Amino acid sequence: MRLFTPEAMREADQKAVEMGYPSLLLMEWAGMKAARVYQELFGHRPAVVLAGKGNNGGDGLVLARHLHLAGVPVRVFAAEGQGGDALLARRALEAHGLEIRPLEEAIWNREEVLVDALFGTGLKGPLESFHAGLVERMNASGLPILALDLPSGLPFTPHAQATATVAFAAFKTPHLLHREACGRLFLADIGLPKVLLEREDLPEIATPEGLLPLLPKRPLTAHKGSVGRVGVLGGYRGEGLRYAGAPVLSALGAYRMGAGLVHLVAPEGSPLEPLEAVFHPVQVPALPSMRVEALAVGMGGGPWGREWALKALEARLPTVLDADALHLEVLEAYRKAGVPTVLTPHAGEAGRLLGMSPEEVAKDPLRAAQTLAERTGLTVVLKGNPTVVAQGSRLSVNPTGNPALATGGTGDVLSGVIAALLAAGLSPFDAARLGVYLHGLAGDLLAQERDVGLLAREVAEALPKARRALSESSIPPWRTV
Ligand SMILES: NC(=O)C1=CN([C@@H]2O[C@H](COP(=O)(O)OP(=O)(O)OC[C@H]3O[C@@H](n4cnc5c(N)ncnc54)[C@H](O)[C@@H]3O)[C@@H](O)[C@H]2O)[C@H](O)CC1
Ligand SMILES: [K+]
Repeated sequence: MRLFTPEAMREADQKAVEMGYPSLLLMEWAGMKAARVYQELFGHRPAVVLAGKGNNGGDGLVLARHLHLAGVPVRVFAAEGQGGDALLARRALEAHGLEIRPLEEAIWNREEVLVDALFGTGLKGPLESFHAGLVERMNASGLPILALDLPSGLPFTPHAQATATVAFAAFKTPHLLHREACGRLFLADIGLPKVLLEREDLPEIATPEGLLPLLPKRPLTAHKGSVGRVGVLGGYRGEGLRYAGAPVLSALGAYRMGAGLVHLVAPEGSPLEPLEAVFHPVQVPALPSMRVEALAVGMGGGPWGREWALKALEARLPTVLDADALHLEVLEAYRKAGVPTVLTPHAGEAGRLLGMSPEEVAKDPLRAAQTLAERTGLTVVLKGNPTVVAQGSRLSVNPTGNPALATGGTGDVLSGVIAALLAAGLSPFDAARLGVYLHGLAGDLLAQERDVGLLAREVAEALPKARRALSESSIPPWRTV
C-alpha cells in the first residue's frame, strides 16, 4: 500500500477521469462509505454536516443525503459557491427537501455529531480567520467529529481534532504524520481503478499482508544455533551517565523476537541479565569470539560507543547501530566495509548526524530518513511518530505504535528485535520494517490495557503476542470500508 501526497491523489483522480471514469461516482462512493462509517460509530445520533465549497464539501453533501435516507436526523451548513460534482451533490440533496443553511450560521447542540467536510486535500495554506475560528469552535465543543478524508486544516495548525477520519481511496501523508489529529482511521475504497493506486515511486505503508511473508518460519528441526544468534555490545563503566540496563533490554528484545541465543558483551560489573544470555564481561570495548549471525551495538555505551562500533566492524556481520554508536565516522566505516547495517536514530540523533534540529527532522521525517540513508548508504530507521525506514530510494512508513512507547529503553528493545531478524537471515530493509512494525504492535496491544506507564521490558515481553497477532489475524491498524 502506498502513501499518497495530496498532489499524487489529484493526479490519480485526473487519470481516472481521462480513462472515462465519471468523477461523480467517486464522490458518491466517498459520501456513501463515510455515511456507513457514521452509522457504525454513532447509529442514529443526529448529525451536523459542515461543508466547504470544494469537493470535500461535496462528499459531505452526499453523506448528508445518505444519512437522511437512512433516517438519521441531519442539519447541513454549507459554504456558497460549489461547482462541478459538488454542485450536483448539493442539488441532489436539495431534491430530497433538506434545507442547506449558510456555513456562517453553523451552530450545534449537545446531542449532535459534527461531520467535518470543510477541506480535504485541496487546502493550500493555514486556515484563516473565519475557518480557523470555526474549527477551533468545533474542537472546543466536546462533540465527536467525523472528518471526511482529512481533518480540516491539516497539515497546518489550527486543524480539526477528529474522533475518526475516513480517508478516501488511499492514505495521504497527513494521515500518518498527524495521526493524533485523525482519531480512529478508516480507509474507504471509493471505486478508483486499482491501477491508479499502484505507484511504486511513492513511499510504502507497511501492511500486515506485506510483512507476513517476511516472518521467519521455525521448522520442527530448529535448534538454538539454527534460528539466529545475536551479539549485543553496549554499556559503559567510566564516569558519567550509565545506561547499564540498555544492553539487557536489547538482549530481551532479541530473545523475544526469536533469537536462539544472545551473547551479551558489556563492561565488567554490568547486571548479569537476562539469565538466558551468554555473558562476556570486558574491561574495554572489545569483540570476544562468539558464534553469532548479527550484532546490536551502542546501547548505553556513552563515550565507549564509538569504540564498540569500530570493534564490532571486525566481525563483518550484519549490524544494528544505535544510540552511542551513531557517529558519522562510524557510519562511513560501515559503508566502506559493505557490511549490511541498520541505524536506529531518534529525531535528536538524526538531527545531529544531518546538521539539523530535532524539530526540523520531526517535521518531515520521510525526507530526513531518506537524506540520511542516501548520505550514509546504510538502512535508516528514524524512530518517531511515525517511524520511517529508508534505504536508497525505498521508504516504508510504519503505522503501528502509540505514545505509550515514549518511555526509556523501548529503543534498546527495538535494536535487539531488528538484530534478531537480521540474524534470522532477513535483509536490512526487511528486518527493519518488520521489526519496527512488531515493536509498535506490541506497544499497541499493551496500550489496550494501559496507555501510560509501560516499561520497555514489557514491550519486549509482548513481542511474541504481536508476532502471533500478525501471523494469525493480520489486522491492519485501520478499518477498510
Ligand atoms: N480520489 C479521491 O480521494 C477523491 C476525493 N474527493 C474529495 O475531494 C477532496 C479534494 O477536493 P478539492 O475540491 O480539490 O479541495 P477541498 O475540497 O479540500 O478544498 C478546496 C477549496 O478550498 C479553497 N482553499 C484552499 N486553501 C484554502 C485556505 N487556506 N483557506 C480557505 N480556502 C481555501 C480552494 O480554493 C477550494 O475552493 C478530497 O479531499 C476528497 O474529500 C472527491 O470527492 C472524490 C475523489
Ligand atoms: K475534512
